[in-house]
Amino acid sequence: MGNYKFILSGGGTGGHIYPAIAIANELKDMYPDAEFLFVGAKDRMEMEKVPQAGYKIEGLWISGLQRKLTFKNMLFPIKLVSSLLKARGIVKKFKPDAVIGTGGFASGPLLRMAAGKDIPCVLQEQNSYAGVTNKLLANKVKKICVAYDGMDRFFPVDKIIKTGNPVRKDLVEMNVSKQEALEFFGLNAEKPVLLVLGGSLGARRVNVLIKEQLPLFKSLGIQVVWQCGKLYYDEYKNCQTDDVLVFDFLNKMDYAYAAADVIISRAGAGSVSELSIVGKPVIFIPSPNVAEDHQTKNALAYADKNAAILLREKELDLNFKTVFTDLLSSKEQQLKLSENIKKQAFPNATKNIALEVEKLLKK
Ligand SMILES: CC(=O)N[C@H]1[C@@H](OP(=O)(O)OP(=O)(O)OC[C@H]2O[C@@H](n3ccc(=O)[nH]c3=O)[C@H](O)[C@@H]2O)O[C@H](CO)[C@@H](O)[C@@H]1O
Repeated sequence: MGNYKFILSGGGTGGHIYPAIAIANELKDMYPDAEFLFVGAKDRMEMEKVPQAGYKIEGLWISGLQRKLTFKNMLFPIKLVSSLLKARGIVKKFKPDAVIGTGGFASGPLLRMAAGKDIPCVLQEQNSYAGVTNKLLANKVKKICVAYDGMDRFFPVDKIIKTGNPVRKDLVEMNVSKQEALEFFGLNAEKPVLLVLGGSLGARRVNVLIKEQLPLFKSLGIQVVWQCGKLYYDEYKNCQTDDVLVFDFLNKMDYAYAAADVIISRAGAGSVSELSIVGKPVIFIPSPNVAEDHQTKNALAYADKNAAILLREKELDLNFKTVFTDLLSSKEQQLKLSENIKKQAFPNATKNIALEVEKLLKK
């Protein structure tokens, strides 16, 4: 058995980056001598998050195609050609044994070039609605690991394997106790903790809601751990008190999940998969601004099974207060939601994806 080399490519948002890191960690456990290289987009989140996770990354000069005719868009063909050339160089030099693409525009040129060189490629699609890059790559790759049923609408049926979404090992294993988590955040064990998650970039409407509801949370005697997002941090950092902790980004999600009694979250695919493993009562407020409204579909699938509460942005003004207060006062509802959301978990997703990659290795 040689020392395998793997390229992982994906990014733009945490939703594409963390699955790639989870798969790399799993492959590393299986092949401790393997070499890894990540390929992302210059200036995007992955350029910071991947090195923090201990992996090397190269950035391509690429961005998504916008619908409007802008200067950025006019650069797109040049960026694409430049990225394809750089991707070809990377593949030629690194000589990967397999390439894994987790979605986002940077993975397009890289997987296109790798597949062209007959290197086995695997895609991982997190959402119930396939991303444009993955759709374009589907015919070039060997396998496509998905988390939802009905993905044959987008991909060749013989390539699809339902594995669930990768979740970072620290979150699957969850070695942090509630007590440790409360101490980590300096929170009071006597008062309930609400965790607010706006997805990897933060969510404007969720932040507006939380600020509005701070008096309610105070009257209910609850503490809030509020991830508002890097873009919004300056606007909300002044809301910080002993009971309201405001973060741009939470680097220790295991502590955040362990501290929480109830959770309000966007319904990005990664968040949904993690929350299923965490198994706590969740109110999803899906982003209505993503392709095909896929976050609402993710959340609806759970709400239909009484595995979470779904509140659409447009009903927040009318219903949030009642729904939240009822949930907080009903241990029974909290327990039911926790039990039901756990049934949606795929704790072995990462392992099963890594095993699919393994089957394609030639040496
Ligand atoms: C606005 C947007 O385009 N959202 C998309 C993006 O979501 P987004 O990038 O928000 O990703 P997900 O909800 O899938 O996952 C968020 C990830 O970021 C991590 N995290 C989040 C906040 C934080 O403070 N710390 C932290 O570590 C979470 O633990 C999780 O692993 O990709 C998802 C997966 O393709 C899609 O379903 C979403 O619709």
